[in-house]
Amino acid sequence: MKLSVIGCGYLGAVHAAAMASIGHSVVGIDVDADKIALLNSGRAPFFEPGLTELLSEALATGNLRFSTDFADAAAAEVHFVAVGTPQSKDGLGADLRYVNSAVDALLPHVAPGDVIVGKSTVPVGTAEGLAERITPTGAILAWNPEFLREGFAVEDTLRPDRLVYGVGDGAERAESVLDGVYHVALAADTPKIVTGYATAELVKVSANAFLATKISFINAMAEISEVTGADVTALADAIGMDARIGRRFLNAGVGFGGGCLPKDIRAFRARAEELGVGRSVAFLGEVDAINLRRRDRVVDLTTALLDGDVAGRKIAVLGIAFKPNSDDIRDSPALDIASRLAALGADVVATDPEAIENARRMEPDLTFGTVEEALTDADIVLLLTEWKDFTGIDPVWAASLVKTPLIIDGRNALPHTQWIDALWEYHGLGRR
Ligand SMILES: NC(=O)c1ccc[n+]([C@@H]2O[C@H](COP(=O)([O-])OP(=O)(O)OC[C@H]3O[C@@H](n4cnc5c(N)ncnc54)[C@H](O)[C@@H]3O)[C@@H](O)[C@H]2O)c1
Ligand SMILES: O=c1ccn([C@@H]2O[C@H](COP(=O)(O)OP(=O)(O)O[C@H]3O[C@H](CO)[C@@H](O)[C@H](O)[C@H]3O)[C@@H](O)[C@H]2O)c(=O)[nH]1
Repeated sequence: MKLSVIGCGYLGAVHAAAMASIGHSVVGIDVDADKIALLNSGRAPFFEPGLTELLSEALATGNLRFSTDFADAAAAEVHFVAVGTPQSKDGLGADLRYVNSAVDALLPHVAPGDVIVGKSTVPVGTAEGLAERITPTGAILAWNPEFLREGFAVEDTLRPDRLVYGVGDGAERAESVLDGVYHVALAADTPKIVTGYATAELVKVSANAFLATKISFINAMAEISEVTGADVTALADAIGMDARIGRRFLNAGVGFGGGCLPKDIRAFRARAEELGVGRSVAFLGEVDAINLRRRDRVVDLTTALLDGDVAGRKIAVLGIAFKPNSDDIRDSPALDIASRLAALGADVVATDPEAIENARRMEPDLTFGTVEEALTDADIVLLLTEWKDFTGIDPVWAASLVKTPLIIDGRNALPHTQWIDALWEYHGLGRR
């Protein structure tokens, strides 16, 4: 099938390459000419395991190309909209200007019977409004939310847990076209839910709200553990053994960040307020607050461990990305903590296997270096993103570099007994 993918960021670039790899003819379109040039040369504009290989293979088959010209979408019969929906500058709600401008630019190039597929995460009700604009062209709108995780984006796109199709007018055609797009996943018995626009939009934001709530729940237990001497990791293991609860997403630490969970729970709250049902998801305000308190906790603990003043003290920050296997620094707890400590006068040296370039653009005043540069003469070490490169550090070697063997494990991810045996003063979060 012939597809266009509008917006070639984290979601769109992976989607375009993955769809081309299963035999579709795909053009990826973005307004960012630099990004398009990189993608056309087979280089990913961000770090995502497996993406470079997938891109080069797909480009070599001739099934994939990238363009800044919306007219190139005219040859396609299915058009995915995968542009960003960031938090508005002036409130909690989603900024839909990119979705609206992408649809405006696309519409002159669609033909009757084409299917426009929304993939971006949007407030409930967005699709209904877009459908009114699309219907006069004879094209059909479907909403097909995406659940991929950064770091596993290729795998998640090729082998999703489930497919959700939100359909309205032209439902039969939309479903059969999407079945054709996802023929490989469907042949592998991937479950499919066909529903209306509102449900499809809500499935996406409620899934992220649930995940965020699970993380904040365990971080609330970490707060309680900290004052009672309990160990939140043992607690998570124990409650996670109940199959109804499950152990995944119960890792306490500096909390969630990234380009999705934080902005999606805020946008959900804002939309619910608009709909007059703000109370139904008011708890997400607490989920957000618990999450942000974890960052305060690390700043406060660091200050306390450095005798009440971080000014002039060297702090090694291990990890800048919002999670391992990604160079994404959007709303990263690690970068936020590093910047706040630097603003308090600390001599912060931060390191990350992939995110330094992005972080330097956002925080030009922060100092970045190698692991060795960060650790050398440090008064305290903060592990804030649990990359294997960091969790595998030899504590004896690290102790030989620092000024004081004092560490906060902000992800409860280190083999702490090894660090304690190597004579480190170890502090987990909510962990003894
Ligand atoms: N990143 C993820 O893991 C992920 C997963 C699932 C869903 N989502 C959702 O997917 C959407 C995109 O997220 P992302 O992380 O890829 O964002 P991103 O910021 O990485 O990418 C957005 C892209 O859209 C492009 N763009 C903006 N306006 C455009 C226009 N008018 N025409 C064409 N291109 C335009 C930008 O240049 C950019 O390359 C968001 O709604 C997000 O919530 C993201
Ligand atoms: O037990 C846990 C699990 C995760 N996190 C943090 O939570 C954040 C989000 O992690 P994750 O969900 O793995 O990353 P994303 O790539 O942002 O993926 C989420 O957001 C995407 C965009 O909407 C969705 O598609 C995915 O299904 C959803 O998991 C990161 O900062 C993690 O460090 C924790 O603190 N504790």
